Amino acid sequence: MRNIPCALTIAGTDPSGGAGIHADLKTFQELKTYGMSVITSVVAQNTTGVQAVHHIPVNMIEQQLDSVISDMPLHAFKTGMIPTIEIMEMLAGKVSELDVPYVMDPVMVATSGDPLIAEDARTYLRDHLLPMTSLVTPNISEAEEITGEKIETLEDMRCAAALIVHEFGAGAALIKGGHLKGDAIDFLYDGESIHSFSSERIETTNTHGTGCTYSAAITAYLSQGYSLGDAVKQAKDFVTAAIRHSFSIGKGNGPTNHWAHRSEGVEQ
Ligand SMILES: Nc1ncnc2c1ncn2[C@@H]1O[C@H](COP(=O)(O)OP(=O)(O)O)[C@@H](O)[C@H]1O
Ligand SMILES: Cc1ncc(COP(=O)(O)O)c(N)n1
Repeated sequence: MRNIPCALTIAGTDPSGGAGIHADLKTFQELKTYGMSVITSVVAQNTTGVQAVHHIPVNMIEQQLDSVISDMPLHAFKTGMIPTIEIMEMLAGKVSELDVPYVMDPVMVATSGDPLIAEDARTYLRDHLLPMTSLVTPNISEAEEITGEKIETLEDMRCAAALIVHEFGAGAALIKGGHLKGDAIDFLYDGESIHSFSSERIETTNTHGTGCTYSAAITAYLSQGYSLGDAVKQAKDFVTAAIRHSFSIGKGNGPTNHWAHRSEGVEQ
């Protein structure tokens, strides 16, 4: 393991602390990874939904990114909410210069159903940023949006993962099964084979920020030098513990518990 693994998140905010930049930095910290952040959008949101968004001007996002990469070591990074095509265009230019693992959480809609990125930006994300990723981590509806195919079964998930790599050019694809019925099964396709990561379904509505937390944990483990398969395996344990011991706070979908892994013995 490196002395100080350094990871960056490029994402939007959540003042209620459960998703976005906040979930990412909490996760990096829990996994003993030095966390850095570039904010794309200030989002007024909480467990019940999104109340307002204010996107940061593209040149200010670029300057934040330059401040990080001109000075700090970087071993892996992730993107979450990238709200507009203009911001995606700028990031596409910058990301191509970063020679470290890139994990994309293709955030489109919040758990509450509120849209987080512009409608036309979905296609741009798929066509221009997706091919630069080491890994993309769509949930079922995001995978449907990317592939244009309906996903209803585990076999559909496996097919979507392969399609996202071979047809759309992602380095690898992890399709998350949190929104299907039965066990919570995710499929990773790394360009060669399919791997599954499974946990029992936990009966809870506290799922605000699960996708952010999962992709941040994968990014943290990649920054520590773990292989993709090992990073996903450990991140799955981390997010499962975070959901199992999630907090029933707020009036809507409560947040996950980022320190739950401490008592569940997840490797760090
Ligand atoms: N109720 C649940 N019980 C156990 N694991 C879950 C549950 N809901 C989601 N997960 C897991 O949490 C992770 C995030 O998945 P998902 O909720 O599908 O993503 P997103 O937050 O992007 O919608 C995945 O590993 C998924 O399998
Ligand atoms: C700024 C921001 N980014 C992402 C999400 C999605 O959260 P989830 O992990 O619940 O899908 C969110 N609600 N807010």
